[in-house]
Amino acid sequence: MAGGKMRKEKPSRAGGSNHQYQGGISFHKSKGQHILKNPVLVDAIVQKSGIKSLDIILEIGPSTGNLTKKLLEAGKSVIAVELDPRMVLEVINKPFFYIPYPSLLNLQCHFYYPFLLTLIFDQVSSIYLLSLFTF
Ligand SMILES: C[S@@+](CC[C@H](N)C(=O)[O-])C[C@H]1O[C@@H](n2cnc3c(N)ncnc32)[C@H](O)[C@@H]1O
Repeated sequence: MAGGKMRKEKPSRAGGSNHQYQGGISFHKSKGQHILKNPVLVDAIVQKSGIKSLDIILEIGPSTGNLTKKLLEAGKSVIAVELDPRMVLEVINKPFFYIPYPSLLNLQCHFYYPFLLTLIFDQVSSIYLLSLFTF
């Protein structure tokens, strides 16, 4: 192109425009996947949420568990519901996490009335919110 600017293509390291590659895992934007990496931000979220030590927390979409760890420190327990099996493995392989159920993916949360903290898009969390409040 004479005299014009060349448009640079961004290299895709994970095989598609819908992927980011961070810390060994490819993230799917279509599933709202991005992680909280700033510990100051994570602390601020937990602090502002007003969680008490006896609260049971429902976390929808823990991803790699950065927030989950802090939620466990602040509350009594965390019920984490995650769509992506790769992320489930990330969380359950962390030493802070104890699983009292055979499968997080099949977990029914109807019997809990937890403090709700949802940090993902409305279209994702609304499925769970509806199932909780129509029970
Ligand atoms: C923005 S990330 C969560 C970030 C995480 N809280 C952190 O501390 O880094 C959103 C997560 O929600 C999950 N997700 C998306 N749709 C979901 C659904 N329908 N049910 C459960 N989890 C879902 C994604 O796989 C992703 O791991």
